[in-house]
Amino acid sequence: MTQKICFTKQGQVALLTMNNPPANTWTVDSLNRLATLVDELNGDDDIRSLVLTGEGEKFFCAGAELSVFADGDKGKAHAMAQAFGRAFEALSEFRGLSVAAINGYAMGGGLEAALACDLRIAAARAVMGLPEARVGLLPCAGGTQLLPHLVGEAWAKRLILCGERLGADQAQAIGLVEEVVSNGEVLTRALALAERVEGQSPGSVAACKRLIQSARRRPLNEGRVRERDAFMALFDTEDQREGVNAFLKKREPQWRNR
Ligand SMILES: C/C=C/C(=O)SCCNC(=O)CCNC(=O)[C@H](O)C(C)(C)COP(=O)(O)OP(=O)(O)OC[C@H]1O[C@@H](n2cnc3c(N)ncnc32)[C@H](O)[C@@H]1OP(=O)(O)O
Repeated sequence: MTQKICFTKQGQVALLTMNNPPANTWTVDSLNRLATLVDELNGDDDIRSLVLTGEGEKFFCAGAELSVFADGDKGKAHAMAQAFGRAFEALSEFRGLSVAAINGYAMGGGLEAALACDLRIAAARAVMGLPEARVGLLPCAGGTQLLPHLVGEAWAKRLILCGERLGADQAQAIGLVEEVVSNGEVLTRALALAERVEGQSPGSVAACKRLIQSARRRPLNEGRVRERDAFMALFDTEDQREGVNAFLKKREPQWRNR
């Protein structure tokens, strides 16, 4: 059976490709596979970052497979909501850098997958939206919680309450994506960005990511204490000495992730 999420290694980058034609929609199976893959990547020291993209040219991902909800079965809806939660929380908490290469439509749970990544690069043809209310649903995979942090409450409400769709340039203008590139370049650009993390200490990257993400939910004074504690914890690692001494000796650091 073809996997709905394909996985390949490109050096130290894991390339995850949503592949469920025609619209790369999410199912419980594909969400569970994503969660499992991310867990495995966390344990693989060769992997420093991941890139998430969609197969084909038209769709990054059009969200949940809507046929699952057609009969109003609450059991199936619950299974899907739980699978979204597990998969996208795992993706948010991936210890390295994650980059969404938005190659086409990113709608509903497709855009929420991109929101669970650290960075978002869009192809010029990409279109983004959270149209769940249009089909009597709501974004249950982080959309109402994460989007306002990125673009502010008013833009989040335009997307979610009004069902507004954004093209790539407008998405960049409001901070939903950091960069727009020509259609054929999006994966190359995302992979190049993902590779940049390889020059950084793995432990520093993981700790900084946790600190940045926890700043959303913690008071500033508490966050500052945690930041200093995390700084001191680096002095229990070999990579801290490696990084500083490599700089002083004018050579490239050899990270050991310990
Ligand atoms: C917690 C998360 C919840 C959710 O994610 S709920 C789902 C939210 N997503 C949506 O509501 C998006 C639904 N899709 C669309 O609105 C449209 O698609 C687009 C605007 C993205 C593209 O429109 P166009 O260019 O006209 O393409 P097309 O003919 O609608 O789509 C091609 C094929 O893909 C199927 N498809 C698209 N999205 C979904 C989906 N989310 N679930 C199931 N099938 C989908 C269509 O039906 C069609 O199929 P066929 O070629 O057999 O007619």
